[in-house]
Amino acid sequence: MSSTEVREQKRGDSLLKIHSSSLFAGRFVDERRNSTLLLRKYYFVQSSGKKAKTCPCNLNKDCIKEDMNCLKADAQVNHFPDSEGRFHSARAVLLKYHSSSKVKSSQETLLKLRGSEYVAGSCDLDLKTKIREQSAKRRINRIMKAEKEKEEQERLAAIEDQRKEEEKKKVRTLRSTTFAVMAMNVSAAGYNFKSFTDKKKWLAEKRMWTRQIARRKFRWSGHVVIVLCRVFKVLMHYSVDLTPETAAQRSFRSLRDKAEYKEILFNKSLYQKGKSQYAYVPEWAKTILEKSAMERTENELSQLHSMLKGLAAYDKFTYRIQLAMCRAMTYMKVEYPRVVLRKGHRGLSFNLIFSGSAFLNVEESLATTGHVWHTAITLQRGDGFGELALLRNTRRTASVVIREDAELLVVEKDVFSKTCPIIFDKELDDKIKFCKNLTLFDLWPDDALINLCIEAQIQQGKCSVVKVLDLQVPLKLARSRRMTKDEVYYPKGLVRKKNRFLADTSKIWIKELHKSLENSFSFGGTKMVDECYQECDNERCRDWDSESTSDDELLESETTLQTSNSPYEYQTLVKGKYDNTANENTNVIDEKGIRQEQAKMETTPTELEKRDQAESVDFSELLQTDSKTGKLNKDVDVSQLVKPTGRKLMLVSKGAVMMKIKRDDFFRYSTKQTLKKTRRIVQELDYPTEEIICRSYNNRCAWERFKRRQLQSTMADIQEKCIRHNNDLCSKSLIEAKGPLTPARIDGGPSRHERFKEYMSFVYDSHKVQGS
Ligand SMILES: Nc1ncnc2c1ncn2[C@@H]1O[C@@H]2COP(=O)(O)O[C@H]2[C@H]1O
Repeated sequence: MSSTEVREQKRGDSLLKIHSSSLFAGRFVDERRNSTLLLRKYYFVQSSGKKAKTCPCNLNKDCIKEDMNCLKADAQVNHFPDSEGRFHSARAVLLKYHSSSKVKSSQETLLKLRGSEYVAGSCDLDLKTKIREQSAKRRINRIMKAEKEKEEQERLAAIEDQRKEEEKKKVRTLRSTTFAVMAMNVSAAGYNFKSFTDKKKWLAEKRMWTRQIARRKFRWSGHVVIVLCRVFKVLMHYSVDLTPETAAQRSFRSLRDKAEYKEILFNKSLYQKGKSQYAYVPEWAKTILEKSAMERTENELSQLHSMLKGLAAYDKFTYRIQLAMCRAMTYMKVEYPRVVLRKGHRGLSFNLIFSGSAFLNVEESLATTGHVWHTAITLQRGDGFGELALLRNTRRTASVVIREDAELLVVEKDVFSKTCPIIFDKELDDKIKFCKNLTLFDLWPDDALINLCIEAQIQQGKCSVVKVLDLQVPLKLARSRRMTKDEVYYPKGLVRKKNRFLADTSKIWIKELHKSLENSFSFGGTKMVDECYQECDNERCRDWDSESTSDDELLESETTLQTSNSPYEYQTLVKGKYDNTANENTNVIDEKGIRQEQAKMETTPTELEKRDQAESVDFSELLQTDSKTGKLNKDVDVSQLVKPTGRKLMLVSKGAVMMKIKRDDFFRYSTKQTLKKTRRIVQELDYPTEEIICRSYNNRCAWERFKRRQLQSTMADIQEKCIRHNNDLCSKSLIEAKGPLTPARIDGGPSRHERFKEYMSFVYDSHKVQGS
């Protein structure tokens, strides 16, 4: 030890001596306990104390002992088992403290110093070592902890593996047990696996049995399918046989083998601009329609919706209902001549025709012939049917037979009755509202009126295209339509120019009519469609052909024939089209005298059709028009209710929405009072007689013919003059062309040649302007 060190040590000892008495260890301990700040110092003191034991520096043992005694006197000293060491370390601190200029005698400052002064000096090195040791320990601890965790994980994994292994073992045992049981059974059944080959053989045999069983099952199911198909076929034929065939169906069947068939079925509306782009249900739609309702996505629903838009029966629903229908509807393809619905069956679904067509056959009870089936309308693409039974919860009211292979979209009863009644309720409300405006229904109680309106059908005649009873009529007078005797019509929208409809009932009548008209107007034979009158027509054709007078008339007759024979496109209705081949009994339906209308028959059917398309309105709109104009809401042919007159002529407007009420229904729901009133109304009715109708029709036709002839003869002169004039002009221009050039025209108006052309077109096309 160097002399300076010895000196230092001595000085330290003396300082210890001085201050040891002032180290009130008890108080120090208390403060240490109370203050967390001093905790670090406590550890320091403890560790340095320990270190001090190994410290080579020797303290004065007497002094230390003295200190120790002092401390021991204090009861708290027991808290410091290592207090001796603590005092050892204090020496260095005291030395530092006294060497500094600051003189702080308080115990607190001293302790602070003890904490902070171990930065340098020999004891600092100890501390660093200590800290290093500590961090090493911590590192070791951490490593040990991680190892422990790893061990734990490994242990858990081992346990898991063991569990799995046990489970596998169990399964293996189970399998082997099963196999053992099977083997036992096999041996019990007389088999004995003496060797492995035996077992293999047995297994092969077993496989063969299984294959045979599968084959037998397959054959059996095929057989069942074939039998079912046959049963369905028989059922189909049975149902077709049970459903009475109407005249329309018969005539259609006879046409099927002929060349006209394709022409009849050609639906030009499919190719019209603005119509749905799909003539048939596309494959993607079929895929969607095969899915269950909940599997269809929003996107798919909107795809279906855009495909169905434009179909009349679909368009009348609100968007929300349309989407509900898209979600629920299914696809069904039905072939000719299947019966889709039969009258009297329970209603299970509502159907919408996407492609193809169907006959709607209704049963009529006529006074003369009893129960007769006739085709009321031909349902076409866009028509819906089968709603009545669902809405009223009754049996089917009509039969629907497929006319040409059709694609139907079927909405089940549940969905339909949940979503759609609102629309039909609205229609019913409209009907009731309309009826209440008529004097005929003034006395009708509400419930009877509701029942009557439920039965009544709304039909829309968009254009009065009529095939007139083989009359040789001017083209503009159009074609005829037939209606059944027992129906009463209430036109709701006699809005446009009226036309007359002549329809036939009996041969006698035809002759009468012929007689009454022949004086002033000649008849030409036209082709009859209804086979019931085929014979009669042939006779008439022979007669009338001989009576045809001029080439003009023949030409006209041909034109009429072309028009009147254009297949099945006479009437566009709210639902379907009138089938003009079906009904045998026809009536006169009239709104007012024909005189008014005679002046208004100028427009050609084509123009009318165009106008109809442009002006077509729906039922509620018409009702509004009705109340404003007062032109509508006329009872038509009410006289047929009380006493069927069997009228043969009818007058129907160029466009009308009509409510068709069956005579039977009218009587079923009417009371004594209402019947009395109906009779009174009928007596007061000023309905033109058939004679008047025929005569005015006759006059009208004669007038038309006269006008046309007059016009033609006048125009023939003018035409001649014009041609001569034109020839002159041509020869002149030739001369001029040879002569000197004339200056160009400066007025900019039409040239002479243009004017001439214009004039000629006026002359030649003048026949298009009627009544001029
Ligand atoms: N006179 C008719 N005019 C138009 N459609 C009819 C007529 N009679 C019945 N229908 C329809 O044919 C369907 C037959 O079954 P529903 O009675 O369920 O519903 C019927 C109507 O949709």
